[in-house]
Amino acid sequence: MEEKKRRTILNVRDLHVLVRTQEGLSTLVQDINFGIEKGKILGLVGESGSGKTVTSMSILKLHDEKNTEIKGSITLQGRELNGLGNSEMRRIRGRDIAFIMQNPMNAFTPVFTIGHQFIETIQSHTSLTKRQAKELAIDVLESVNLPNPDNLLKNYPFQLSGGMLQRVMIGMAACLKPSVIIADEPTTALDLHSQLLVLRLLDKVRSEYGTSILLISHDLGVISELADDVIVMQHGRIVESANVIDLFDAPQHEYTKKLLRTRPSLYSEKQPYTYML
Ligand SMILES: Nc1ncnc2c1ncn2[C@@H]1O[C@H](COP(=O)(O)OP(=O)(O)OP(=O)(O)O)[C@@H](O)[C@H]1O
Repeated sequence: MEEKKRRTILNVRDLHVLVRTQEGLSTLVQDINFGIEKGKILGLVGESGSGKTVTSMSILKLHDEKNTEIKGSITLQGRELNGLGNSEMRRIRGRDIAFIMQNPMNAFTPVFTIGHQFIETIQSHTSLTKRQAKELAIDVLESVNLPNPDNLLKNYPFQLSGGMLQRVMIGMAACLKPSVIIADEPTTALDLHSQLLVLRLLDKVRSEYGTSILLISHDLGVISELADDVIVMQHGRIVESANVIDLFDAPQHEYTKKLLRTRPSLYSEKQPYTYML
């Protein structure tokens, strides 16, 4: 138990998120408890509107501060994040907790080259010179199997496909060796071939760097392939939390059963999708 506690990198306890509306305070998520151990992937599933993004945004403290209240504890390697100021959170985002979003195009500024943005990200979190940062960027792009990294750095975001951009994004996230990556629907906007490449890459990052990953998806195929443990959300609460095999073999909650039933091929075969990673 102590050993497990020690290996838990990100720990969320009694998270409640409230938003101020014209009608008063409204609860978006409540009683959220989970931990992610080093090098593990925790899948977070649930229908649209169940509170997945609200949960991840709370960890990164990306909510509109004026109208949102975050209660509970969020610790990263034992350090409490809830209550930290903006400048400290800015340092943590990217360096300690990286974020990969659904639409990679939104993660890049259209008017700057990939190289400019990649190098700037590296330099803002390290003391590397521009030349060293460029070398690191090239190494990283090679490691995510993108061809001609030197040329690619000169491209603008619109010159790359969604799948390529997402791989650049993962490379950028991984090169600072964060302890946690939050990937919010990282494959949803991609074609099947790119989905496979992106999933393979996330798995590689976890195994090579020991990064812990919070993988948010509504796609149970993606979750079954990558996650070690899964939490299921409905209406802003966690309704089930289990090891991935147990969840697929013997779902306990009615909502989880319903989610699995909406994937008949998964459920009837009683075995997860195989993406042939
Ligand atoms: N700032 C806000 N003000 C009011 N309601 C909000 C705010 N942000 C989120 N919500 C509501 O909170 C609920 C949870 O939203 P959230 O985006 O976390 O769902 P989700 O599970 O990530 O869904 P999706 O898969 O569609 O992204 C939704 O009903 C959403 O409308």
